[in-house]
Amino acid sequence: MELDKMDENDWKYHGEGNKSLVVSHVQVILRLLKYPAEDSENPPQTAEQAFRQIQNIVDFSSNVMSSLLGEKFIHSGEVVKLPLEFVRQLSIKVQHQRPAWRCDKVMDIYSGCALCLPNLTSPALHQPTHTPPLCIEIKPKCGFLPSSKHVSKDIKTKVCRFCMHQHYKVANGKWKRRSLYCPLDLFSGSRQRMHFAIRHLIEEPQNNFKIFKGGQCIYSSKEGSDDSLDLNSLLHHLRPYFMYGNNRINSHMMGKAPLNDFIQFLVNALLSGGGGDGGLVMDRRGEGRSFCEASPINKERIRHGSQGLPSDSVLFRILQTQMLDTLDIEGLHPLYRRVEQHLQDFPKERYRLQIDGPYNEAFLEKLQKCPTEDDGSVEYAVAKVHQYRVAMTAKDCSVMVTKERDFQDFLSSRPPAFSYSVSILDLDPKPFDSIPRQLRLDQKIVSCYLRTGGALPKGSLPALQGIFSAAEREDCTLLFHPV
Ligand SMILES: O=P(O)(O)O[C@@H]1[C@@H](OP(=O)(O)O)[C@H](OP(=O)(O)O)[C@H](O)[C@H](OP(=O)(O)O)[C@H]1OP(=O)(O)O
Ligand SMILES: Nc1ncnc2c1ncn2[C@@H]1O[C@H](COP(=O)(O)OP(=O)(O)OP(=O)(O)O)[C@@H](O)[C@H]1O
Repeated sequence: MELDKMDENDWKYHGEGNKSLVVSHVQVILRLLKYPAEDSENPPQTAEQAFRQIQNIVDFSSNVMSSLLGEKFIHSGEVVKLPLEFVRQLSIKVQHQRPAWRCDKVMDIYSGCALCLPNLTSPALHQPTHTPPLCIEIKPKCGFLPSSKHVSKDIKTKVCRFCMHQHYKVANGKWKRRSLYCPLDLFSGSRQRMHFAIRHLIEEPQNNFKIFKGGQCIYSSKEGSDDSLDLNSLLHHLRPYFMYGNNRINSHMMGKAPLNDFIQFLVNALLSGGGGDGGLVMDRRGEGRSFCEASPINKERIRHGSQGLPSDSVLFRILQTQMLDTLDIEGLHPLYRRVEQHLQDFPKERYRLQIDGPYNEAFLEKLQKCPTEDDGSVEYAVAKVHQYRVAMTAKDCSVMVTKERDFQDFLSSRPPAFSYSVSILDLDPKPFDSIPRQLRLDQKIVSCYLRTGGALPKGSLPALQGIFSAAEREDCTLLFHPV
């Protein structure tokens, strides 16, 4: 990338989240910071601070998250300084493609800083394929129920945060329909439960599920819209990738066979070590308390008990990192207050305690060497806060599974074993100051759920409810390929 020859016409709008806007150019993406729209005249930070913020993201990803999640899944990227005129023109160019509900924030056009990363949705140059790669992005969210003694509401140990949060989001109009996806099913390691979880993501993707083909987003929720999702169009896109051999073509399920093969492909990728080779060591911790009472899956109908997640799988690594939140926000908040008080008394300690970085090996060591018991020290409190922030990042990251379709797919009656890669995105550090907001949100979510008794307004069921028949809902194991 020649920075002095940047032309906005070479770049296209790719997507955005709450904090950043992404533009793509074949093999690379630029991830630019966003600011609240009211700050658009006066940027909230200087160019040096913006550079530092993005360098912190790179350091956090490469020195901290990479060690916890596994290097093979991570692309940390590098900070680049772009010509300001290019950034201004780019901002004008992409504006009309941005979803209205994200326009409460504007793209940073003042610092010229951005994070440059490989475009995970684009074909690798050295691997020319017959069809463009298919990429599936899943934001799995928190995959366990808290067991901390600090949890004050029993419901938090029975219904997972995502399922409770759905009620709050529908009640507040963030989404019109509820998703039946439950992260505890996805993280269960049970193929049957994972299969159901992915079906529910397809039915109501929200911001948890997207499909890209050749770099273009072909399936996602249109936020705030009533448009129903087009299953036929999805099947049309999937067919070239998921029609193995002839033996399935006459089956009664033929119409939806690509969809079931697609789901099974995803289950395999999520259970594998990242390149097709399933790990053998299983994690059995947490079994028994890994069911969410709000999940639509009937416990009694689960045919095969979970063997747990293979220890080298992407989901295992994410779950282990999420579980660094051992105290729950209710147990963590008093420790946050201890640190906050200490910083008020000794402001210069902020740097030694690495509250805002640097995110280096010493930071990682602080959180890994945290004593098991609270000795009343500020060091203990800081280590727990660091652990919690790392867990927050793991609860908010996304997994990208990329499938390259090769010729072998057509000839074989089974899915090929080595034709995909798995990456983890969005590994930004969560600010120290976000902890009080976490506590307030937790309280709002729980009280909303208790107030409504877990009931939702009429008409708030998923957009594609009904893409799977009653029989399919009861039994997805019929469709499994042998593994
Ligand atoms: O708090 P949550 O669980 O709602 O997560 C927020 C996400 O909402 P979600 O529920 O996934 O729709 C939220 O996603 P959306 O903006 O809703 O797409 C952000 O990822 C937010 O992170 P940050 O503040 O931008 O660093 C996330 O905030 P953090 O809690 O990670 O700070
Ligand atoms: N390396 C990448 N390759 C391809 N697409 C990417 C890449 N990084 C991000 N994206 C796309 O851009 C979108 C927005 O990026 P990202 O999730 O990092 O934004 P964010 O603002 O940090 O999100 P959040 O709302 O979780 O804070 C992603 O959902 C994904 O579709």
